[in-house]
Amino acid sequence: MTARAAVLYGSSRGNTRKVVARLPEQLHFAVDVLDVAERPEPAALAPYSVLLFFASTWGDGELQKDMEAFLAGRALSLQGKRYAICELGNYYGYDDYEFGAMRIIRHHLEAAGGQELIEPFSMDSLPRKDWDGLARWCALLNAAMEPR
Ligand SMILES: Cc1cc2nc3c(=O)[nH]c(=O)nc-3n(C[C@H](O)[C@H](O)[C@H](O)COP(=O)(O)O)c2cc1C
Repeated sequence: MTARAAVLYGSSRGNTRKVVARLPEQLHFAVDVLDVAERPEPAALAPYSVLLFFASTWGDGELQKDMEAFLAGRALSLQGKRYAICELGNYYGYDDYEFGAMRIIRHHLEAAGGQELIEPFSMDSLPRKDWDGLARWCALLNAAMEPR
């Protein structure tokens, strides 16, 4: 049986939303999609054993504001759940190939007792989106979700 999965995303100008919209054509398993700007209750996560987080980096290495409010504003318990993180940002103008959002999300998810399913993906999204990189990461997700 395949684990039930949810996508939680935070997007300020719609880029992350566009990435999430492409997931059904990339993933071999079904996902329910939740925009954290709609402030889902922690109980909404109960049916899912796998959570996929997508959010952008703002400020200077800061987490997108709706995702920040979602993760910081409530006590999440992710015991027995696995997660994977895709952060959006831009390589150009920044020294690092990690943008910042991922580390903040990971900090919260680790503290909540979740287990990472696969390595995170830092998706270059400005000025162009790294769709090839997204496809490679989704292939890793598909493999990790294969029933054993
Ligand atoms: C004002 C501003 C600040 C940004 N700060 C960062 C940053 O610190 N690090 C980074 O990697 N990307 C940064 N970005 C790039 C955004 O993460 C990128 O444009 C992303 O696709 C936005 O996604 P969203 O529309 O879903 O929020 C910034 C973009 C803007 C417009």
